[in-house]
Amino acid sequence: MRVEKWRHVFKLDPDKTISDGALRAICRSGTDAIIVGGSSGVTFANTAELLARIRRHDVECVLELTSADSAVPGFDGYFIPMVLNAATVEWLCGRQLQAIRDYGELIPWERTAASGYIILNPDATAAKVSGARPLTDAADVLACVRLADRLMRLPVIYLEYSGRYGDMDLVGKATRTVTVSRLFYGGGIDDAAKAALAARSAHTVVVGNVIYEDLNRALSTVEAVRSVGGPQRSSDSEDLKYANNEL
Ligand SMILES: CC(C)=CCC/C(C)=C/CC/C(C)=C/CC/C(C)=C/CC/C(C)=C/CC/C(C)=C/CC/C(C)=C/COP(=O)(O)OP(=O)(O)O
Ligand SMILES: O=P(O)(O)OC[C@@H](O)CO
Ligand SMILES: [Mg+2]
Repeated sequence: MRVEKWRHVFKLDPDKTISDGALRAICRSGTDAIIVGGSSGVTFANTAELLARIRRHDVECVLELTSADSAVPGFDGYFIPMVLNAATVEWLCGRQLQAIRDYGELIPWERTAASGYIILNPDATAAKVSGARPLTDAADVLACVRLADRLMRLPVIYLEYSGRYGDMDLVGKATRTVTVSRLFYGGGIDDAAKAALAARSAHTVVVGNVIYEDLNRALSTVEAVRSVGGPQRSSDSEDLKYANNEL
């Protein structure tokens, strides 16, 4: 997995239908990678079928696991989500622990990474499933980001607004806060302008639902992300403002 190089990623849902033509266009769009995952209706069978179809094209492909039952071998990498603002330990590490016990030796650790989810849209399926605690102010979110980056040193922190376009000011602050983690943003990107703005705020931009709603607009997000430089770098002043409780 070369997540440190990813700027644009498409997320494909095994529980949704996509034609061969649309899949080809997505895979050959110039995106950096495909993440396969969804929060409901994901099975071993529909995941394996989607992987086989994606493998007709030359694109990096990673599985985001939401249950051990759909752990299909053959992906380039695996993400194990941990919901940092989950209501209970079950979705932070409980289910993952059980799966690690069950899978033991089978897990290809060199290709497996934790992604620390911070779920910020209470209406998203993932928020409902994990009972995500609402984080209403920026200081709360940034504290969560610091925990994941400085203490847990997670490779990926995922600000998840699935289904809704998020607060780019907050996403930018989160990105400038991290020191070791890569900051992923996903949610509500359905045109080039939103994609470009998100790419200015986050290291990696994830585009999902619009693939199934308007393929051309989905494809337009690739070039939009390419056309903007990376997000602003870390600044001491951001840390100082945080320390002074001004964010
Ligand atoms: C060789 C071989 C078998 C390889 C695989 C081995 C392997 C890597 C095994 C791993 C086993 C393991 C440790 C599994 C753990 C799986 C697990 C239980 C993870 C917990 C997942 C979790 C915390 C889920 C909570 C919800 C969540 C954060 C989901 C993330 C995905 C998401 C938000 C998708 C978007 O869904 P969508 O359907 O688009 O949502 P909307 O309806 O809002 O659009
Ligand atoms: O489906 P959308 O709203 O684009 O969100 C993408 C991704 O963050 C979902 O997990
Ligand atoms: Mg979705």
